[in-house]
Amino acid sequence: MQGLPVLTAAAMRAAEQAAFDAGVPEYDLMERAGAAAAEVIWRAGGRRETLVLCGPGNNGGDGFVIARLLRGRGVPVRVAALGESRTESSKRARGAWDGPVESLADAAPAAQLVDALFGTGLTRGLDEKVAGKLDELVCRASLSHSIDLPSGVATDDGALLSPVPHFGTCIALGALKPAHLLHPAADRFDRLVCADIGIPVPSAIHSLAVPDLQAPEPEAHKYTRGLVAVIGGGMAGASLLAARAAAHSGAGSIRHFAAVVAGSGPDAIVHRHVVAPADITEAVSDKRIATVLVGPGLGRDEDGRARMEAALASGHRIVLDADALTLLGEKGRDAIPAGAILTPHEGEFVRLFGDLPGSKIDRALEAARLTQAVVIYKGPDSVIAAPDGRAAVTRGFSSWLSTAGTGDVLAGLAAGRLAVTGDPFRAACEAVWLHGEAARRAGPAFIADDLIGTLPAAIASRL
Ligand SMILES: NC(=O)C1=CN([C@@H]2O[C@H](COP(=O)(O)OP(=O)(O)OC[C@H]3O[C@@H](n4cnc5c(N)ncnc54)[C@H](O)[C@@H]3O)[C@@H](O)[C@H]2O)[C@H](O)CC1
Ligand SMILES: [K+]
Repeated sequence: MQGLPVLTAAAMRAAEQAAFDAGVPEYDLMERAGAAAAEVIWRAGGRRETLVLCGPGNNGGDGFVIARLLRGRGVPVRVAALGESRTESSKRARGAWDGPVESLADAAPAAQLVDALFGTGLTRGLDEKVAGKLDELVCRASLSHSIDLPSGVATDDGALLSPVPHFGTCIALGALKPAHLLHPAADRFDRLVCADIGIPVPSAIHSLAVPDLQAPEPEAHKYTRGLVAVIGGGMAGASLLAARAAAHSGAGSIRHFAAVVAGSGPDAIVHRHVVAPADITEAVSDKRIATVLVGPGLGRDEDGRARMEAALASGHRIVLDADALTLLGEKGRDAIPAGAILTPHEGEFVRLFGDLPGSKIDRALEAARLTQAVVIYKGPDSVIAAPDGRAAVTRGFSSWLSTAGTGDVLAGLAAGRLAVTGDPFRAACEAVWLHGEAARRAGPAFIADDLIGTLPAAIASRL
């Protein structure tokens, strides 16, 4: 199952051009976009007194169409424009609006505010006065909607080119853009809606889909469902947390090899007190192991390095997290086996890959290409990138995930789903979604251990 297509500004223009080349009149797309957005606004705001702000480009053209259609439904609508309309379509849409057009600078607040100032054509930050006026009008409105993108965000990487108000709704037109999912832009609205404008929008990048999970087959047993070996080090709490997450991921059996075993953890996890790295080699030599996880609680000393190398040498599918990524940053990426899953946060990513150009999506895809591994590039937004150019992007589930140990839980989930599916990209996507859904179900102020408790319900919701 795939999420919604994510297109850059250029890719969106190419998709629109392909529609024009196929005979769709340019102005048709603007009417379709305006109608789709007007429907969303109407359902949210009914007949609230509405002010539509129209910019000089086609985003503004959408705004004129929206204003005309809302007025046609009996909504008291005012329009304020930022200068003249510069494109053929927006001039035509302005002409079809036969009401007054106020100047933006003098526009009085309204209960419902529609921002159709700028969309994918924004090339620089808004003029300070314009940004200030937009902020004032959004703050004074009880409902606010941004058309295609909040005015002021950079379409392709989610940067803020000028201060951007916080909107209630963002209505993406035709397809999602990176700025809908990448922070800080993705944090400038609560609800995200994607309005279909009836044109093909091909893309290798999608929003993270809600996964379809399967219960085990009747004849399944603990090895067919996947045996996960979690290799810890001196800080066993982290690897135990990862092991517990793997145990609740749908995998069939978990072994936890650590030099220090903190507490005992659930009896379902087989703990082996393994101190010497050479013993790790023997422990992971079991051919029934489906995936190995190394990193949480590993330690960055010689002992940790030796344990990681034993894991890498095992030949099993592998998830590399936390300290393992730091050690690989020192040791060199070429030790990363193809088909691995890497789970770097920002700092680990830069240590492993340096300062790559482009958006977070571009960087994750380049890292996947360089390593031939699947990369979960974590953060308030997460990008899951595959070596073949596919990527799944999520704007994030809960800011409460910024607490110790949640990375260990995600790593355990990735190892577990890899053991179940055998498919690194699918496993990474399922793990990120389950991690976020478990957090959503845990409510505010949870600790990482609480996520273990809400995982079964998160899985049940997708069976
Ligand atoms: N292409 C189509 O048929 C459809 C497009 N859709 C909508 O159109 C916008 C993209 O429109 P575009 O004209 O390319 O750009 P914008 O309307 O976003 O505005 C760019 C416009 O403004 C000037 N400009 C850029 N930055 C600034 C600034 N900081 N201050 C002032 N002026 C600025 C720039 O020179 C252009 O003139 C897309 O988002 C959709 O909303 C329809 O949805 C579908 C049909
Ligand atoms: K806008």
